[in-house]
Amino acid sequence: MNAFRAGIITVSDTASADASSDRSGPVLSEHLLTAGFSDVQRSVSPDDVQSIQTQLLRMVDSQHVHLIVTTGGTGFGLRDVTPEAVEPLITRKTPALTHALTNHSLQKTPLAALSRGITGIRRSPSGKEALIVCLPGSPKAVKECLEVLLGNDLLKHALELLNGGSGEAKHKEMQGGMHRSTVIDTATDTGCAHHHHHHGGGGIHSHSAPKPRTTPADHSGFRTIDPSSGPSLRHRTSPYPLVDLDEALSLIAKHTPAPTKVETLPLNTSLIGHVLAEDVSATSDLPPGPTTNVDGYAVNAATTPPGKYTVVTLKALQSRSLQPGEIFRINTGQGLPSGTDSVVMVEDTELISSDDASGEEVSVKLLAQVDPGENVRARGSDVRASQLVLPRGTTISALGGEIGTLAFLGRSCAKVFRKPTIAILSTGNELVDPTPSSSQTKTDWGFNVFDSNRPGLTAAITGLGFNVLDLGITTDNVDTTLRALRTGLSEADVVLTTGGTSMGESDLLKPLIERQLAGRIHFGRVAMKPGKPTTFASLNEGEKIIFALPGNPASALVTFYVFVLPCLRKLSGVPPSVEDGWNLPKVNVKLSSGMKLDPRPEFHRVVVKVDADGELVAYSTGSQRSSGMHSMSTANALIALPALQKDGQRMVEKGSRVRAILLGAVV
Ligand SMILES: Nc1nc2c(c(=O)[nH]1)N[C@H]1C(S)=C(S)[C@@H](COP(=O)(O)OP(=O)(O)OC[C@H]3O[C@@H](n4cnc5c(N)ncnc54)[C@H](O)[C@@H]3O)O[C@H]1N2
Ligand code: MOO
Ligand SMILES: [Mg+2]
Repeated sequence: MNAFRAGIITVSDTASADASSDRSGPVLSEHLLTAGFSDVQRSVSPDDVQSIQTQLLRMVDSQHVHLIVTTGGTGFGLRDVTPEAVEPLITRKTPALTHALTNHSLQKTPLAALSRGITGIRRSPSGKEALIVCLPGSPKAVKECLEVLLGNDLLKHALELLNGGSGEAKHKEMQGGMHRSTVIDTATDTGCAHHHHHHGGGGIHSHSAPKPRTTPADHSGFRTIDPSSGPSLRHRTSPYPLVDLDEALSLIAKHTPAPTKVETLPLNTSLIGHVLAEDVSATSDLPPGPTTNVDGYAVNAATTPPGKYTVVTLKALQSRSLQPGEIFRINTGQGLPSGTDSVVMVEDTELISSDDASGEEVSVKLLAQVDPGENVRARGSDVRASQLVLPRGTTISALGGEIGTLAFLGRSCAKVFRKPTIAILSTGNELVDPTPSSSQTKTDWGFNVFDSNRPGLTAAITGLGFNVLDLGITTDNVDTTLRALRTGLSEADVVLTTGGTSMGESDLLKPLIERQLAGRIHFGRVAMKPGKPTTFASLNEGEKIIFALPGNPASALVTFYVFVLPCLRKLSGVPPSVEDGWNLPKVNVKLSSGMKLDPRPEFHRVVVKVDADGELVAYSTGSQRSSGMHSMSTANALIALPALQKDGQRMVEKGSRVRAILLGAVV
């Protein structure tokens, strides 16, 4: 068993207040170490769903332990929530294992029927599998259950199978012996009897599917209703508070992590869109010596008044300095030869004579007097050695300035933050893919709708330089949606879904994120139009991020720019601006037509153009219904209109000057 690592979570309000009162944790730890686990770590959690889940996910998804044993919180007491915390995190059920333990307990005491322990397998987003066993809280019960698990190498065999072993050896060993019922062998195992402890429960019992919960305030701690419960049990008012835009944006900023992964990329267009993860400084002075700024004649200003001079060649100056009476022909950017300190422009000279054979100048008349240093770039006057030129946090744009500067400094590569990958999933029974490669037609929804969100979002994200993982379309079905979400979570940094966020029967996203993926929903509704049901959640303290965007096409694309893009900017390493953090910049524009106010603060889609006076003018894209994607066609900005107030102004007049959020370039 020394290839495996285990984690123990003692679930108890008492032990979490005073760790020395935890008696089961040490028993478990001692037994698992004796059984040969290479590492056994322990933690204590209060009887609280969120806390149990956080600790379990840390051990399984981040630290990749192979076995989790919890002890406590499995009884009928009101505070006993371990099964409710663990069940949503289980990706494959193990009813027989639960059964084996239950069966054994029941032989000790019929009271074991009152315990609610479960077991299961969790596959982490990165594909690692862990076995989870929830045991009762008393040390005696724990010991007895461990004998069942360890006594027949059951645990060892299970962990080997979960970690890629074939299990052949074990099956051979057990051939013919199966009837002996190794697991439920009462002769050798004392089993999990019912034991009283402060949770009032013990033993293991095969009831692994908790009943649908019908109120948002039930002790599960979830706000959402189990999606398998019937329509009549669904919420009739959303359990999510309507947060305002600024609060939503600050929650995104708060729960989006700064990047940690850095990569080195060669000096080419692959750098575009990346953010520098290093300070780039000059390694030497540029120019490396005094250099002429103009085409003309290098001279020693003090000894060269206007008059006739002999033009010397470069060859002559290789072995000696320029002498009085001599000048040297030089071109812009060339280094000054020794003995010279300034340059007379060619326009201020006349040719006197030249060599007939070679065409070279022999003698030239200077018409102007120059000062020392005139027309010369001093050494290091463009950049000095060790001068910081491109600070960490600089975005390498497609405008050329940054890549050009890297090359100017002689850099062949640069250290940048790894860009996030964004998985995109469209959800909806009604959706069909409009591309010719897909010939699906569906009839079970009344009529079909072309999936416009995925192509629109893919274009926006790709255009911004991020990587897209296309998860396709899924129907409004728990299993297929979950499978797609898990794929996205294991392969991408951010998962974007559209549809299924509101109050409909098939609106699954919020409950799946909360209940099946143990995500934390930071907000589930925003006071805005379009985009009211926009949902932002994170998993594992921000290791993964999910945005469940509304299905209406204009809502999906508007909320992408308003909410997702600031998150992607922070994830990519963009430093926050003083005015707007990671949010998009705002500019002042003049309205070309009046705009009606809505009871919700509205983002009116506009095209911002420059008028003849150089002023920015905003033109509405027309109908602003959320169901029409075309209100985003040609739009490069959003006007944030305030909500209509009772007895307040009904519209913003034509010619008003308002703020616009810029989505793209003004052309
Ligand atoms: N009772 C209530 N109903 C609705 C509310 C509400 O507060 N109470 N909010 C409305 C608002 S606002 C919006 S926005 C939508 C959000 O809907 P969902 O996110 O649940 O999305 P669906 O119900 O799945 O679809 C809505 C609409 O969008 C079309 N759609 C979905 N996906 C796509 C796609 N990929 N491409 C094109 N069109 C798509 C779908 O066919 C529906 O017509 O809820 C309101 N309801
Ligand atoms: O908020 Mo919804 O996006 O208006 O249609
Ligand atoms: Mg809906």
